[in-house]
Amino acid sequence: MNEADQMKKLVGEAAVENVEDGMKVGLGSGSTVYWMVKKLGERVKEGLDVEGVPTSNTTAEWAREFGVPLTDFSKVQELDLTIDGADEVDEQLHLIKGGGGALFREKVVAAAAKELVIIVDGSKLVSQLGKFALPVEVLPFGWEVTAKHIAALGCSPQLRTAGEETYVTDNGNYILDCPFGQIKDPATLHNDLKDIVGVIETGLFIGMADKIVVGKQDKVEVISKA
Ligand SMILES: O=C[C@H](O)[C@H](O)[C@H](O)COP(=O)(O)O
Repeated sequence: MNEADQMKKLVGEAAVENVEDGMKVGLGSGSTVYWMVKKLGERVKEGLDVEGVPTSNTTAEWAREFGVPLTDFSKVQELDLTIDGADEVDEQLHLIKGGGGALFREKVVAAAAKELVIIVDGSKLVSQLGKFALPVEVLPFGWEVTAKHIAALGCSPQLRTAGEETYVTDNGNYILDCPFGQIKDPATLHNDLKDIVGVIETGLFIGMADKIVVGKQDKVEVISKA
């Protein structure tokens, strides 16, 4: 396992310490979350009573593989905790997410949770968001028009592809990766994007994270919301 994967494993496993018996837990998406779901499965085998709501079809598959019981919003509308990854985290704990295309379900699940814990390696901590192109989920119908309106906000949106094909989210939508450069005012940009017809959701998670579990070399640090 390379150093980056070791870091992901370290923080993924550390975050499971936040899970208590009887909790309903939002299960994020991405390669760091993989380790969290695997560890959670081990705790379930040891007797932990927990149910998860997955944020992607891939995470649901991992949960089934590792034996984490799943539930859904038809049965539970409030979660005790969500644990998820991120692509960037700034000093106010605002996030860019959606590198793996799961941002819409991730935001719904995060919004349903009393606490949002984010697991990242130290390279994802930034002073200002925006080096990572902002993922924006859009409706396929008229995406070209939506992209033109997004471009007017100051970037050149790129339609995400998967090999030769257009990438399609679990919701049947497209992702536009939007390189805005340094985002000085994430809340305003998020609102401006949401005002555009055809935009489903943005990868900006403003004021949602409560705790960041960060991997730095061989140790884990926790940053809590001020
Ligand atoms: O859509 C994907 C999610 O927002 C991920 O949590 C994010 O991209 C981080 O993924 P990873 O842990 O693989 O870097």
